[in-house]
Amino acid sequence: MANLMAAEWQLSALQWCSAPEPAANLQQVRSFLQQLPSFKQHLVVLPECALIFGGPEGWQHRYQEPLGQGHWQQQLVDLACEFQIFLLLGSFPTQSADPKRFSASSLLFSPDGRLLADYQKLHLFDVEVADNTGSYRESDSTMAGEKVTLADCQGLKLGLTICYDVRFPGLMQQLATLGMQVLAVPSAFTKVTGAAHWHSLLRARAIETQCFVVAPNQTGVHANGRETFGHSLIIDPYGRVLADAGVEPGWISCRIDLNELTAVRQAMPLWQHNRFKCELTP
Ligand SMILES: O=C(O)CNC(=O)[C@H](CS)NC(=O)CCC(=O)C(=O)O
Repeated sequence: MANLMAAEWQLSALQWCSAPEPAANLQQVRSFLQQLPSFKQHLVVLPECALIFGGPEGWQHRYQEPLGQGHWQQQLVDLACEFQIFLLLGSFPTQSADPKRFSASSLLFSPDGRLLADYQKLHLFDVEVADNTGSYRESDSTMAGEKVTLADCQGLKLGLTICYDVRFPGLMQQLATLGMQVLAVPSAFTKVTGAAHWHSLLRARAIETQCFVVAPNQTGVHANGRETFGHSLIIDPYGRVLADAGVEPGWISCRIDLNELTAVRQAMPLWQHNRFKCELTP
């Protein structure tokens, strides 16, 4: 019975149109947190760039902080403690080895106020898109990470990825090899590429890895004119969409049972059948 209880989690994803200034976005997060159902084991995931988005060129630099230190990260620690949740800040600019570029770090905070895990975005979005931005050059401002990161969120094995990473299934296969149960894909997916690929990519990752997926996305038209797709998703390990946030600001939240992973994997043992098991790089 104790085990069964530990297998139950509440998963929530918040979605809104982030502004350039962190203070306004923090207010939004706080008001959503007040509305969420409460549950003992609750993981709340914020989108990529949740606190700082859509400012002019170079805008994120002015807010960058050392990893695990600084005013804005402390605000998230305080929220995790106040609401007694595990809180994943989709991405935040942290100092990198290159003074001209920051790392896009995904940060997991615990209800007792610790930084449990950090992950630096591996794949940078240097892509041409047929929208009003046209040319995205994330590597101008951001330094790519080097490490695959599986977080231990009080026993829940959480794969950390960010946005464009979702297009690289080799990463998810590595996370699956490490024992992933839930895949987090905090995003700022564009409206154009989202309409074409978002649901398909996320459902495929859930189906292939037989994991739950939680993917909060930005939504709407941001201060710099960039348009994001919304449709934050929670997906089960059989690929069923449990919740889709549509395009309005808001949140989705589902009670999940990690025992479902075993049932899905026993019925269809992809892991045993796979002839292409990935080798983990040290
Ligand atoms: O640069 C910033 O301000 C914040 N970062 C982002 O918005 C990132 C990089 S531009 N967005 C994506 O990765 C979108 C990926 C996507 O839309 C796709 O894969 O189709």
